[in-house]
Amino acid sequence: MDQFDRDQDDELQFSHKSSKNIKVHSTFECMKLKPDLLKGIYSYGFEAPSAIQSRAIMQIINGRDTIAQAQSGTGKTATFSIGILQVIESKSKECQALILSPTRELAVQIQGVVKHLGNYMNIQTHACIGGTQLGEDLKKLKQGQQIVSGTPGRVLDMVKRRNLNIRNVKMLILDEADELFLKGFKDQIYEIYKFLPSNVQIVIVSATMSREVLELTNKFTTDPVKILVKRDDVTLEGIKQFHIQCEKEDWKFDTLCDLYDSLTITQAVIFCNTKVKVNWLAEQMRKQNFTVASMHGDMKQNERDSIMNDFRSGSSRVLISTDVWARGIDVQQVSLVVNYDLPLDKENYVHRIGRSGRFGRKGVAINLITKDDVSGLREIERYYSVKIKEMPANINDLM
Ligand SMILES: Nc1ncnc2c1ncn2[C@@H]1O[C@H](COP(=O)(O)OP(=O)(O)OP(=O)(O)O)[C@@H](O)[C@H]1O
Repeated sequence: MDQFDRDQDDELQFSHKSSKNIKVHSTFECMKLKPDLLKGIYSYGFEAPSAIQSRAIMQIINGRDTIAQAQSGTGKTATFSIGILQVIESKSKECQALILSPTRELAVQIQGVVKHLGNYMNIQTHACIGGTQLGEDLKKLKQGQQIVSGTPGRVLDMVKRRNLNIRNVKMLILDEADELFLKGFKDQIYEIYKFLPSNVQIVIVSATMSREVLELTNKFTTDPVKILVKRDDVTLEGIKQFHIQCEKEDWKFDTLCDLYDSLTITQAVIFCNTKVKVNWLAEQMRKQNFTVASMHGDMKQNERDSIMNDFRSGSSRVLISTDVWARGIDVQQVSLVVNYDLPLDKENYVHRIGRSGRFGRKGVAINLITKDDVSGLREIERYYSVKIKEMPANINDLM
């Protein structure tokens, strides 16, 4: 038995078992939500709950610690947002729900979703993220924010400075929880947790949930309801996955240039593994007169914001980025993802390709590989039980 088999075996035995008899609520009406919340949901354009929403929202509302795994783009954000908005007491100005996520852009996006869904509820929400003026945060927090969505560093800072009181928080949401636990945020999360009331409800969310993460969550959840996805089902049918074999690394660039027309049919995200490579690739593309935007974590926040705004509005169509863009970011028009570099971990493969094919839309993922990447690609295929075939000629028809 090799490491892979052992992992799979462990996972089958230990972690990937959903709780039994989870009731499915197939309409928002039958969840008996507050009328103003229901109004917010419908005016946001939702008609019926997705699979995860129909299972997890009521568990969250009923106060259960919840581990909610569902494929990318299937509506996890609204799942916890609706849960929060239903239990929040709008009369109290105290912070009652805290949502943590790994990137600033994601924290802002989540705050936007909460705000829209709670549009008719007189709820104050705030995005508490690094890279912004402290003064702005302080002013907003002083006004009383019932729901705070933030990145762990800034939230902890605000809590320690006593500008954010989380003593009355009823619910802690950890979005992209595996990333939060495994990528350097663990200590900050534990520290924040210490400031929370002991009976705080915990909601753990991600499209990927390894055994390691589930074990870690054991430490601070109580008898959680688990809604999990088997590894074979983690990738979406609607996202077609391909590879292009390049003779050597240098040739990837020409291959990408050849793909440019396909990239601009709708919108596309190209992933590189380092900031240096993002800068390099963007520069090379521009030298060849291709229009591309680029973004990574070393850029100033106002620059990141303006790049995000341009991409969200559709005024830029091709974005080159690092894994800062891999998780959670929802731009429905993205139908193509290119891995210029294969990701360094298998989880982020799923998250990256999941930037396309949002909520049932079609998507295409193309992996540019050299012979050095073949074994990595095979491992991804094996891990998720998918076939990543050579890219066909009719790629534009698939988007
Ligand atoms: N019930 C619904 N009806 C219609 N659209 C919905 C519904 N729920 C969510 N959506 C839309 O689906 C898209 C994806 O939702 P969301 O960003 O919450 O996905 P996610 O599951 O968090 O994905 P990821 O794993 O990538 O973070 C969003 O544009 C959202 O507005």
